[in-house]
Amino acid sequence: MDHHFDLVIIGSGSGNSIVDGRFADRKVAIVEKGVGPQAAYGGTCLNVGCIPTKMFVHTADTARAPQHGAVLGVDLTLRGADWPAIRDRIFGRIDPLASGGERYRATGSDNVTLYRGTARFVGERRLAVETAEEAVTITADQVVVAAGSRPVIPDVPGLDQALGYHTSDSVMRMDRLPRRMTILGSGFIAAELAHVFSALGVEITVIARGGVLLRHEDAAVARRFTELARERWDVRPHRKLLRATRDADTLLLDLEGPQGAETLRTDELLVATGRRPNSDLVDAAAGGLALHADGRIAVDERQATSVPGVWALGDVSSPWQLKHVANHEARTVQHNLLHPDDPRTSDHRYVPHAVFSSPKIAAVGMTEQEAQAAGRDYVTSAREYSGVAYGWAMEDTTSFVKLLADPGTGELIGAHIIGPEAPTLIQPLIQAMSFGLDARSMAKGQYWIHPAMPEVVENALLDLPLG
Ligand SMILES: Cc1cc2nc3c(=O)[nH]c(=O)nc-3n(C[C@H](O)[C@H](O)[C@H](O)COP(=O)(O)OP(=O)(O)OC[C@H]3O[C@@H](n4cnc5c(N)ncnc54)[C@H](O)[C@@H]3O)c2cc1C
Ligand SMILES: NC(=O)c1ccc[n+]([C@@H]2O[C@H](COP(=O)([O-])OP(=O)(O)OC[C@H]3O[C@@H](n4cnc5c(N)ncnc54)[C@H](O)[C@@H]3O)[C@@H](O)[C@H]2O)c1
Repeated sequence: MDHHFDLVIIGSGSGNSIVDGRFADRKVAIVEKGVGPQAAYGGTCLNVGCIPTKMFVHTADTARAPQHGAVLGVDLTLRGADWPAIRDRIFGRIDPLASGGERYRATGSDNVTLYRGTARFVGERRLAVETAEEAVTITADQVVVAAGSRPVIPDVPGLDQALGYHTSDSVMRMDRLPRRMTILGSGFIAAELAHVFSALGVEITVIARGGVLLRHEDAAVARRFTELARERWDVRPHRKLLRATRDADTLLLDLEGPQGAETLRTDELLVATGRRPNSDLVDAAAGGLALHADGRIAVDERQATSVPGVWALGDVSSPWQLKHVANHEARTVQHNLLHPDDPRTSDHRYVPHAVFSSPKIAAVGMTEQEAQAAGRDYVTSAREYSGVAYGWAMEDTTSFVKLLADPGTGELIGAHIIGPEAPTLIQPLIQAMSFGLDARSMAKGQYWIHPAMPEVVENALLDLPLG
């Protein structure tokens, strides 16, 4: 028998937040298959993404205190990192949130039905849902596809489940820390988890396809990050993984690089080579949904798909695989479900991001290479943390702020920060860009607390060669 609902939501990550008291008069279904080794409720960010990684990053930053202390003349010693205690503290906080969220959805409101299983489109606004207990067909007036993304596993001989590699889904729950870990990929996850595991005592090797890590950052930032990474990790640029094999507890990775073939021996392999949208898992094509070439569900600025009554948000449709973007798009969808006569659009003008590694990175707007490629007129400035008093206090020698602005209007078009507190320092620049505050007014129209770190932002603003 078919079950009909006013609204079906596929995915309990950002999709979960849509249904609140304002939907009390609608019959709602949420379908969730579960993420990570425990098939948890609540999506990527909570269970296997932003939240646990940042809890580990803070722990790693703390474990690195002796290195910084030595620079300042403070003699600290790291006597050890108790991995099971760290892991269990972090997931001891997260897992109850996931199960509590699930319990609330399963029993908390009469109008909401939770299906714990996989949903696949079998027609327009028609879904086959398979749970452990039953297979049902559900139809709905409105469907929200908030199905997220999953790790991509490159097609490398030997790299299959039997080899026993990790992804970000599993690596944070390892039983014990290995002596050596190799990370395939040099993007966000590689940068963050290399910091986490190396700070806790693991020898890290990073296999990068290109010449720098984090190659999508502004070139000056990527270069600085790579120089610093090479001091901590065995970074192998311009490498291709040809084959993976196992010899008892050791993994053998055959690489090809500028010096020819080499074999790397390691204890654990973390594959961090990007994430693909889950549009195939929901069989979006069978639902009539138009897709981009990379598998993302195509949406307009209201988050509407090509099928009337079907909406999509977050990693399954967005070019930005970021939680603040998924949350923003979920709010757009929520509004448009509640107010069909007064639709709202998502604002993707200034999407910022941060990489929580060591050093930290934050950016918004165009990189210099993007401005050049777009033929955009720009002026630029860069200021080292070491040029302001708080940078002296930290004995910082490697961090900087780089800005790009329009020479005519003084409008900021890009901001890039590498160094301590970068994700916090960048927020006033995001605010200025979002609200159209030009660089001169921003620099001169307010007090900047002395001697605080944002003075480096003030100085970079003042340095922009504007008329
Ligand atoms: C290790 C890591 C660290 C990250 N750190 C950050 C960070 O610091 N900051 C940041 O902004 N972003 C970060 N991200 C990205 C962020 O987690 C995602 O952009 C965000 O969680 C996407 O939300 P979503 O709602 O689109 O998808 P998800 O949260 O993934 O939710 C989708 C849900 O749909 C379910 N699902 C999928 N297909 C089906 C189906 N057919 N039937 C039923 N259910 C289905 C999935 O099980 C999942 O629970 C990180 C990601 C990772 C992997
Ligand atoms: N702080 C944050 O906001 C944060 C943190 C982690 C993840 N994320 C999100 O999750 C997404 C996924 O993270 P990620 O690090 O897996 O992806 P990524 O896109 O940041 O990096 C992927 C890396 O894998 C490399 N790569 C791709 N295919 C490869 C192959 N076949 N062999 C070798 N290398 C290959 C790429 O060159 C790149 O270095 C990110 O794009 C980001 O949007 C965000």
